[in-house]
Amino acid sequence: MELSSRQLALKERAAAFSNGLLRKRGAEIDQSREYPFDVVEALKAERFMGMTIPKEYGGQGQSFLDTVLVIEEMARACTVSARIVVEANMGAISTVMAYGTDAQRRRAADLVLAGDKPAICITEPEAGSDASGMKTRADKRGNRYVLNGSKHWITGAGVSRLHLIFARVFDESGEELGVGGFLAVRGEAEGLRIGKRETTMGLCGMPEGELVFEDLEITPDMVLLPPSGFKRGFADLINAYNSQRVGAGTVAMGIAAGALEHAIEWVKTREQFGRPIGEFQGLQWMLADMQTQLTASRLMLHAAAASRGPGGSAFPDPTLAAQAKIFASEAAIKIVNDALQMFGARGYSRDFPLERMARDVRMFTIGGGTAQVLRTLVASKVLGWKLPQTRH
Ligand SMILES: CC(C)(COP(=O)(O)OP(=O)(O)OC[C@H]1O[C@@H](n2cnc3c(N)ncnc32)[C@H](O)[C@@H]1OP(=O)(O)O)[C@@H](O)C(=O)NCCC(=O)NCCSC(=O)CCS(=O)O
Ligand SMILES: Cc1cc2nc3c(=O)[nH]c(=O)nc-3n(C[C@H](O)[C@H](O)[C@H](O)COP(=O)(O)OP(=O)(O)OC[C@H]3O[C@@H](n4cnc5c(N)ncnc54)[C@H](O)[C@@H]3O)c2cc1C
Repeated sequence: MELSSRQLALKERAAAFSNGLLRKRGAEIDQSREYPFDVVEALKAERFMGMTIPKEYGGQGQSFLDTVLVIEEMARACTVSARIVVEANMGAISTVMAYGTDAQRRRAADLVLAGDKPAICITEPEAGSDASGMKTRADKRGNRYVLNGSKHWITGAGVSRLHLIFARVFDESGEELGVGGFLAVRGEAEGLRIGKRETTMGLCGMPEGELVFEDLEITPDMVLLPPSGFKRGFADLINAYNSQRVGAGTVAMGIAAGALEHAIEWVKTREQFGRPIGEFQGLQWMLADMQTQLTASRLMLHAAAASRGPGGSAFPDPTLAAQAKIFASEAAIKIVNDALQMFGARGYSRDFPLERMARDVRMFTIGGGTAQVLRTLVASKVLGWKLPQTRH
């Protein structure tokens, strides 16, 4: 896909940001396991937070493809920063911009433009891949909803302010109405408790944690009503989530691009048997495969980012998003692993970036819909069949 001169300039600006601040901060953030508020300030100053927010709410009205160009550059050097850019432009914020009221959009835009990375709260201990089996409930009481339940593995738990919470909705008689989105701002919402933080293998500066809802009261202005109503609310909300699937796939692809760059530089300088190791065909063919997989991943992600789902959806096509995420996440794991191999023992050392990249990249066939579950979505489209995964 050919990029415009504006897009090329955007990519170049993101690359300069990444080569400057992030080259140094990537390893530091990994070691400290602290959320990088300093990087957020810099992202804000460069206007990479809230790029997709429409201009009338203070954003730039940029596209998901524009965001993808920025995410790749960030991920080459610092995965946590790239994930901040994903969530400050896709996922929850894009859902509010598409489905929210004017007041909700304004509120969410103000938070993100001030530096917040919103949290999207879907997964529960008993409802991971089977997200529609969620148990968190929102009970109508007068004109309010009262939320009870819990979520886990929520990216940004304890640092995000805006939360988009998926919950099963019940009316006052106890009848189930479907699934809705509920907005809560940490610090303002009584009944929103941050639970245990996970000790993760990678992406260490980004907290992943538990959220507990204890009679969390949601006022009518914070109910995000899906366009088809609660009955088909889950489908509408997960449709909006396709943007973040493309974002997550791009983080994986960006890590792979960074790892390949390191590998290319290394094989030209490291000598064995009196020659640069890049002169050995065994490594040349590995490099060729790595570049081929990277190029294919990038093309698929760009096509998915620029696509629109059925019915004039504001979000990427579900099948293209799934295919791109499956391919890019699996290819990235292999590319990073092969790059690490080219560094020999040094690849295994904390003094070099490859081991961090290998830990970070592993997440992307899991979070955002596992590679297996996304294959079922693609197979369903290929066959033209519904493929319910429950026994009955
Ligand atoms: C969708 C699933 C939870 C499977 O659930 P079900 O089998 O119960 O439901 P389906 O019949 O497949 O779907 C219900 C309804 O929704 C429509 N749908 C499903 N997926 C999409 C989609 N991607 N885009 C648009 N519409 C979609 C589907 O067509 C049905 O509509 P109709 O009733 O036919 O009209 C499961 O497949 C799934 O997606 N599980 C993964 C859950 C997930 O992705 N969680 C992510 C949590 S957030 C996160 O991990 C952040 C990480 S990050 O990188 O930042
Ligand atoms: C770093 C990270 C960040 C995350 N951030 C968020 C977040 O911000 N918000 C959020 O809501 N969630 C988040 N998640 C959770 C993520 O979405 C879930 O981990 C994911 O959906 C899988 O759920 P699970 O972990 O419960 O695995 P399970 O669903 O228990 O799956 C276990 C295994 O079984 C396989 N499996 C399950 N069902 C099927 C099937 N029908 N067919 C074939 N295979 C199947 C899976 O592919 C997997 O290999 C995050 C996860 C990670 C790792």
